[in-house]
Amino acid sequence: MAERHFDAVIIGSGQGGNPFAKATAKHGWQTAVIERRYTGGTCVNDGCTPSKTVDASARTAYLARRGADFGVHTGNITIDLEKVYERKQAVLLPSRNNIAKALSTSENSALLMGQASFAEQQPGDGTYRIDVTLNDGGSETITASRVFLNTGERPHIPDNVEGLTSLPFLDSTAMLELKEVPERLLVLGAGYIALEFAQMYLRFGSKVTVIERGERIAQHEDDDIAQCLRDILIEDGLEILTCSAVSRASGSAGNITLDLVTDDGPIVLKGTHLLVAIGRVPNVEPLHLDRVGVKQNKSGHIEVNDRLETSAKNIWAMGDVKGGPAFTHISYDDFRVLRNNLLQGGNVSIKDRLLTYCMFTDPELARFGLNEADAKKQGREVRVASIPMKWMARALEMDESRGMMKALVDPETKQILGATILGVDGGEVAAQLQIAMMGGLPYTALREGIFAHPTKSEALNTLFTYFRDGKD
Ligand SMILES: Cc1cc2nc3c(=O)[nH]c(=O)nc-3n(C[C@H](O)[C@H](O)[C@H](O)COP(=O)(O)OP(=O)(O)OC[C@H]3O[C@@H](n4cnc5c(N)ncnc54)[C@H](O)[C@@H]3O)c2cc1C
Ligand SMILES: NC(=O)c1ccc[n+]([C@@H]2O[C@H](COP(=O)([O-])OP(=O)(O)OC[C@H]3O[C@@H](n4cnc5c(N)ncnc54)[C@H](O)[C@@H]3O)[C@@H](O)[C@H]2O)c1
Repeated sequence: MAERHFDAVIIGSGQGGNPFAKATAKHGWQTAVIERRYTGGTCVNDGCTPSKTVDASARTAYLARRGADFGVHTGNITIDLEKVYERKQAVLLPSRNNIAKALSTSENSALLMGQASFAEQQPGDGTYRIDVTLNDGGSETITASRVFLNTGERPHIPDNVEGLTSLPFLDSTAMLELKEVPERLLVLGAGYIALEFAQMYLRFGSKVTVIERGERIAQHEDDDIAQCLRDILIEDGLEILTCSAVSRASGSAGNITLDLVTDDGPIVLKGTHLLVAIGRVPNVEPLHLDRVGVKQNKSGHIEVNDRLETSAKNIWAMGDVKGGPAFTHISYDDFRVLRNNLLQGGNVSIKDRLLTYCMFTDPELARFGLNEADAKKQGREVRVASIPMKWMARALEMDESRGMMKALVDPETKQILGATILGVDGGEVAAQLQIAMMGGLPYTALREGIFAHPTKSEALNTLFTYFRDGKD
């Protein structure tokens, strides 16, 4: 059979690739998406959607347990993880299926379910040959004028922890498939994945210990924010061990032992389950990037320039596989950059784009732009406004007043430079500040603005009344 030729081939049905495929097909390019597992990639199937759906169950359990504090009495709280799982599947499956339907039935669009590799023999005329090992058997070789790599990342499993790989440990994907609440969960790492899952399972009733080799949890955040989050999690019952490295893992399913080296000497920890959440590595190996001259950096991520071009002509990379901040909205923004440059005659880049994210602990930890640690590193003079969440009327009324708000402004221009909100609906409050920053509003406009009482936004009046330097 003659090799099918496409104007654009997107490898990986990720957060940038799917909308980009839709755009290229609409533009009239014959487009193929190759996906080896599930359409929608990590976010839809193993990441944001399922984890935040399961988290909604965990928060419901938390609020139900706190009912009596509000004068609402419920019975004994029990967790049906099978039902939690069903609910999660019911939320994610429509997304997965709708993406598959759109990719396979739209004009100029094809979906190939299988694993892609660059073929050993390349045409050498500026186009590329790609072998696809199809999931339902057989293979197909196609050619492409342009290739977009959107293959994402997978959990990093360390090879320097003796005994780990012979244990039945869990990663973030396996955590989302659990049908029974672990009695005693050990969590390796204290970043986004570790902390989100640790709190979720604490709320489902597990006893949970987080083991972090660094000096503190949430390492990307300012010290005061990380400390405040630590206090909240400890208050909830989480055990946190920092400066702790696992030297050996042993045992069997339901009976896991970790030998730790800590600043206070060796510790032995026992658990029924172990979650390994210590970062993620790029999905690149099956692609055979060497066959087409696509360069990788030291961590294995694909090297791109500010326009997402790789070292090979007519091959671009988008999303987590290119390294840097690994978030759905970043991959989606990569789509915007490629659409703008390749389909709309634009010339935009990923340089200096505003970084924003939200860690979905409860309370949420949301941040955009500069924090104090960044400002210090840059030697930049800033003013810092900060208040505890206890000063937000709405948070008090809801009895969800743990956390703090913090914003950095330029002393001369009064422009907002960044903010971190650790508090109830922190992601939404941070987004309001971010919009003010995007619109170039000085902080005084928020301090003097009239917001409905008692909304969470109203606390922005208060926030910009309390600068650390004591000045107005
Ligand atoms: C538990 C968890 C929670 C998360 N929560 C959030 C959150 O709340 N907010 C947020 O912004 N981000 C979150 N993230 C991160 C977010 O999921 C990723 O940043 C995002 O999905 C990256 O998308 P991507 O476009 O790079 O590719 P991905 O979504 O990772 O998709 C890549 C796809 O490529 C496929 N693939 C790989 N190699 C091949 C090949 N050779 N051939 C064919 N197909 C291939 C894979 O099967 C996969 O489907 C979370 C991640 C995890 C793990
Ligand atoms: N809400 C969100 O936006 C969200 C949620 C989940 C995941 N994500 C994305 O997924 C990425 C991966 O998340 P993650 O939590 O796996 O990684 P991470 O990089 O956020 O955190 C990893 C942590 O593990 C620690 N660590 C590394 N090796 C260790 C070891 N051997 N022993 C103990 N601790 C060790 C690191 O010091 C770090 O604190 C994130 O960077 C983020 O981009 C985002």
